[in-house]
Amino acid sequence: MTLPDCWTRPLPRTDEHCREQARQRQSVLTKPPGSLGTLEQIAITLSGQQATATPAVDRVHIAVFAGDHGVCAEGISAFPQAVTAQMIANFAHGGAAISVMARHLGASLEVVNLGTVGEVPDGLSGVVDATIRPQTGNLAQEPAMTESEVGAALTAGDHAAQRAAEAGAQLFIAGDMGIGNTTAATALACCLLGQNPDALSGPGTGLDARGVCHKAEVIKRALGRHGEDQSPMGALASLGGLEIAAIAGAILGAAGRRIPVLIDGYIVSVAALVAVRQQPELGQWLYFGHQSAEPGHRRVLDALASSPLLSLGMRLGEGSGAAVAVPLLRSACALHNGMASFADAGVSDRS
Ligand SMILES: O=C(O)c1ccc[n+]([C@@H]2O[C@H](COP(=O)([O-])O)[C@@H](O)[C@H]2O)c1
Ligand SMILES: Cc1cc2nc[nH]c2cc1C
Repeated sequence: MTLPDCWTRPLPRTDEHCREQARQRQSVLTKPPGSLGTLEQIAITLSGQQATATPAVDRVHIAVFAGDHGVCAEGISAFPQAVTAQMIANFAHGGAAISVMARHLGASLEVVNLGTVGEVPDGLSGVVDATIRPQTGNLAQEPAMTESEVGAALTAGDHAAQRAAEAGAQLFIAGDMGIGNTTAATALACCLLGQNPDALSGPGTGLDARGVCHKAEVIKRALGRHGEDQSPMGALASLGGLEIAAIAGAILGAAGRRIPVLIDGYIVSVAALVAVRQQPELGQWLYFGHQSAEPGHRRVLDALASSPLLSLGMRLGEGSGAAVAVPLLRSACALHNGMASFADAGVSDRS
């Protein structure tokens, strides 16, 4: 099995000197210390991550990872599997929410197709074909993937991070598209956090209460089959998804190339949880864009000791909840780089 370096190689450290300089600059800007709240922390953290006195997130790279899920055979989604492939075409044609947000932000957007049941037309602009298999195994009955398939998906994610680095990205966003992937994400989260599926299962694209109960029962079967193995690789192979594994590889690959990552909603956060379990230092490179309406997200965010920037009741995926938070990071940079100091502006500091 071939695993990308990002899975095992220690991550770089952030630059403590630049971080300290940024902290000192924040303390002399014309405002009561701390009055810009989280925006101050963002500017300080970005300075350390980017090893610069002038942090910026002008160049944003968004990679949406798509894959289908065999567990759809259990009737766990409100939508048909065909939507995954159809949405890939919609991303490419510019009509999806993330397509609009990418244009709005001036961000580059690519779609990485790890494998869909529906056919994706050849030659769609911005779509990378990284097909591993048409869909995962039905995780209620069999492992979702082999470890070598997980390795291939991690590598596809790492390659997306490499393209982001080559494009000079200052911020990386991973998005997900995969009908049925809230079931896989919940199975993974329950496995890694030792939680009961009744506590974490939610409506996904729109199940009713009965549908959510059925989904929790399907996840219980999967966890019973899987057993006690809480290793990131074991959990990903048994309970994960092609796109979830690729996202874990992409996040690790971005951090490994010193690119901070803005995490999206429930599915991307679960991929981040897997990646953090593999490389605990990864947490230093992550921001969390929003808290999804999917009920399990809060528990996953708590396990990652993270505070989301926004809570808008969104539950779309695609990277959309990260994209809407980009203007906050840009505001943090503009304030940090552009404000006058007390000395420069002739404003009296506190006595
Ligand atoms: O990101 C989220 O928080 C989120 C929450 C619920 C659903 N989704 C999206 O909806 C799809 C999965 O929903 P489901 O019900 O088919 O498991 C998948 O394409 C996700 O991107 C995404
Ligand atoms: C239409 C549609 C768009 C999506 N985008 C991400 N997940 C999705 C699920 C559906 C059903």
